[in-house]
Amino acid sequence: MKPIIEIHNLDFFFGQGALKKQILFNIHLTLYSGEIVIMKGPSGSGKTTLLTLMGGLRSPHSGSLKVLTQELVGANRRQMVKIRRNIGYIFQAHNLLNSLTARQNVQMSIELHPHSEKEAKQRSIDILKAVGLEDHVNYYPAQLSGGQKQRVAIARALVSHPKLVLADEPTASLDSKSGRDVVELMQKLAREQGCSILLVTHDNRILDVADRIVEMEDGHLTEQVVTPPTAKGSVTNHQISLSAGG
Ligand SMILES: Nc1ncnc2c1ncn2[C@@H]1O[C@H](COP(=O)(O)OP(=O)(O)OP(=O)(O)O)[C@@H](O)[C@H]1O
Repeated sequence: MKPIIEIHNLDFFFGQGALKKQILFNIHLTLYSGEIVIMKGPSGSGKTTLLTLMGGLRSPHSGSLKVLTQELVGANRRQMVKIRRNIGYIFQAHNLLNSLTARQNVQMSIELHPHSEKEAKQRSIDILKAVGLEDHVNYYPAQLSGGQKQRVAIARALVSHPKLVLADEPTASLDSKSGRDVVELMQKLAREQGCSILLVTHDNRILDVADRIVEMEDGHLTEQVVTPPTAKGSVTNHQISLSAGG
């Protein structure tokens, strides 16, 4: 099983001098190809900070953080930009551009990759169909419900077939049925495309979509199981004990 992310001895600090504050402590985490891993943990524990480091949106300064075999500690701007092209991002606030239709929002993300305009348009329409929005391709975000906007955000994250999807609280603004639909859709598309997902959530109702669950507490990542997804038995036991506790 190929690791998509390998993190060893990662510390992270915000601020400088007297204001310097350690946020992440000695993080170790491996994410394998095709896995869906959920990271849970209290507010302010460091989940988003770790997610942005993994996504190449912030530079790590110590330890080792490899994404698709590229070491991000000490990586230059060009290397960070290159790694970001392999990652799909889904955030709590869908971050759609209000002046663009659903199709244009999705298409924007493939335009970073070399495609003809016609192909980019067709692929955007196809993925919007896959997320059940075939009748809303030309709608603007203001004309869509919260769940529909989050589906557009999923389509946008997955249209370029990224190897890794990082999702920060993708169900936070949704009711329980829409939240469930959204994660099941992410799971289905990820399985079809063979990509890995790391999903940060407080939502205990969606924990069962994960192959593994890791927990952040005060900047420490606990309950981590670095077993590849082939060893499903131990993973399931782990999930049950965590779900019962949470
Ligand atoms: N840009 C920043 N500068 C300084 N401190 C920050 C910055 N961003 C986050 N922090 C601090 O880092 C800690 C971890 O924040 P982070 O957003 O990673 O937590 P989280 O687990 O994602 O929380 P939540 O579940 O509420 O989103 C918090 O104490 C926060 O105040």
